[in-house]
Parts: sequence; C-alpha cells; structure tokens
Amino acid sequence: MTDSTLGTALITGASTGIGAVYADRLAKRGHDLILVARDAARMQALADRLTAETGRTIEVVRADLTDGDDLDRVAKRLASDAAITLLVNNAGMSLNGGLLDNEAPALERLIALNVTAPTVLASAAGKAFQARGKGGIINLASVLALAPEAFDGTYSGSKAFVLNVSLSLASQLEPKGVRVQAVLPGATRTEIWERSGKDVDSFPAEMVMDVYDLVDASLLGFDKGETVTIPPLADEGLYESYNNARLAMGPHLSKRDVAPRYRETVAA
Ligand SMILES: NC(=O)C1=CN([C@@H]2O[C@H](COP(=O)(O)OP(=O)(O)OC[C@H]3O[C@@H](n4cnc5c(N)ncnc54)[C@H](OP(=O)(O)O)[C@@H]3O)[C@@H](O)[C@H]2O)C=CC1
Ligand SMILES: N[C@@H](C=O)C(=O)O
Repeated sequence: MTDSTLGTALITGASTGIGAVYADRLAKRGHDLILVARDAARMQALADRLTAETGRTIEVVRADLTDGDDLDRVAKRLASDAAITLLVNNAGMSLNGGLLDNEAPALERLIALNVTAPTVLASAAGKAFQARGKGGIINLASVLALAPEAFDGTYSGSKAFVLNVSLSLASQLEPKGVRVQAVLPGATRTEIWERSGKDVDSFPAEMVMDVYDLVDASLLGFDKGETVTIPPLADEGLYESYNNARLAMGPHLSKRDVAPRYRETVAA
C-alpha cells in the first residue's frame, strides 16, 4: 500500500549502503525521490529499478557534497521545492586511520561531508519545512557519537555534532509540526568499511547489523516519533538514563560562582 500524499524524499548518499536502502523503503512507502551522491550511473540504475517496481518518480542529482557549489545547489533545491517533505541527511565517510594518521586535507574532507553538508542541508530543509508547518529530517549519526574512546575522534566528533544538531533542531521544529530524528547505527555492513580501509569482518558477526534491518528499524523509530533511534540498543533504559543524567545537569551548568573544588585555598 502506498500513499501518494507523502511527497518527495531527498536522500543524500543514495548510491549505495544505508542511503540506497532508504531509497528502496521510502519508494515502497509511496514517496517520490531525489537521489543525491557522486556516482550518477549507480543512482540511475537504482532509480530505474525502483521506478519499475513502485511507479514512483525518481530523480538523480549528481553532487559532491564536499564541493561548496554542489552543496549550495542541493540546499537551494531543498529551500525552493515545495514537493519535498523529507530530508534523509545520510551521506558520510570514515577516515582511513585516525586523527593522528591523517593530514589536513583528509580531515577537512571528513568535516565537509559529515558536518558542513548535513548542517547546511538541515538548515535549508528546516527553514522550508517550518514555513510549511510540516516535514521531516532524518540525520544519520552513529553510536560512536556516544563512544568517542572507541574510534577515531574526528569521525565520532562529527557524529556527536550531528546528534547535537538533531536534538537542538527537534526542540525548535517539533512544536511547529516538523519531525527531526537522529539515527545512531552501530556497525552496519556497507561499503563504508572498505572505503576507509577497514574489514567489517574483523568484528564478531553478532556486532554487525544487516543494512536492511538497520533501515527498517530506523523507519519504525521514525514512525513511533522518536527523536533518537539506536537500532542495536536492546535496553532503551540505558540511553534514557544517560540522557536523563545529561538533562539533570542542565540547571547546574552556568553559575556566577566557581564550584567549591576550584576555589584556591591560600595557606595563611
Ligand atoms: N555502515 C556503518 O557501520 C555506519 C554508518 N553510519 C553512517 O551512515 C551513513 C551512511 O553510511 P554507509 O551507507 O555505511 O556508507 P557507504 O560508504 O556505504 O555510502 C556512503 C554514501 O555517501 C555517498 N558519498 C560519499 N562521499 C560523498 C560526497 N563527497 N558527496 C556526496 N555523496 C557522497 C556515497 O556515494 P558516492 O560515492 O556515489 O558519492 C554513498 O552513497 C554515513 O553518514 C555513516 O557515517 C553510522 C554508523 C555506522
Ligand atoms: N561507520 C562506522 C565507522 O566507520 C560507524 O559509525 O560505526
């Protein structure tokens, strides 16, 4: 069953992996699609298959989201196309090695793709959706946003950024009828691993999720109205405790007085 009133979903990083599965699932739900990535031929093959299977209208937009002009073009499309009702801010990369193994161009490239691009696109979509009083933004973060010691700090920092932006945007946009969800996958079997010189099979099999399971669970979290969806986390009370502790600190974080433990005691 499809719903022709769902509008168009713009998905970044839609040529493979998590983005390509979002494309499959959202087309089957009844969304028309705009697929964004660099590999136009790969997206066109996906678009042709999904159009044949679902009858949806699917457009391919070739863009390198680390390029300012390309990013601007996609942001302008989000700002101006009233048919777009959903942004899936998914394109992302991981480094080959970590912060101490890479030079500035590689670090800057990761920040451009994982931080600047989703921020600019969420801003463009958020303003447009807010004006229309409806729409949704799905931001792909990572469980590594919560576990900086477990991986490269640049990547986990970029995903913590995405999580924070999502939480902030949700608090501003949800009262105006716009849904915002941060998805935090754990290790998921996609090309991101080989693209960054890693072997996903080096993890125990029980740590690696299938990409279809990941996207189906994430969309279920979206349907349930979740702001943060962590598909691998069986005990959701663990995240709730963590988040409640964070929120409980809020009233204590800005004070005129220095905390007693930082007051120097001068010996007489
Ligand atoms: N797989 C995992 O274990 C996890 C993934 N994530 C996050 O999920 C998201 C999707 O990851 P995943 O599907 O695994 O990654 P993949 O490497 O499988 O796919 C990445 C997608 O992003 C696109 N992309 C890469 N660079 C650019 C660029 N410069 N401009 C535009 N598009 C680009 C790629 O297409 P093309 O090459 O054609 O441009 C591709 O479609 C990412 O944000 C990632 O950080 C989070 C946690 C775990
Ligand atoms: N994609 C992974 C790292 O490369 C992750 O976020 O777990």
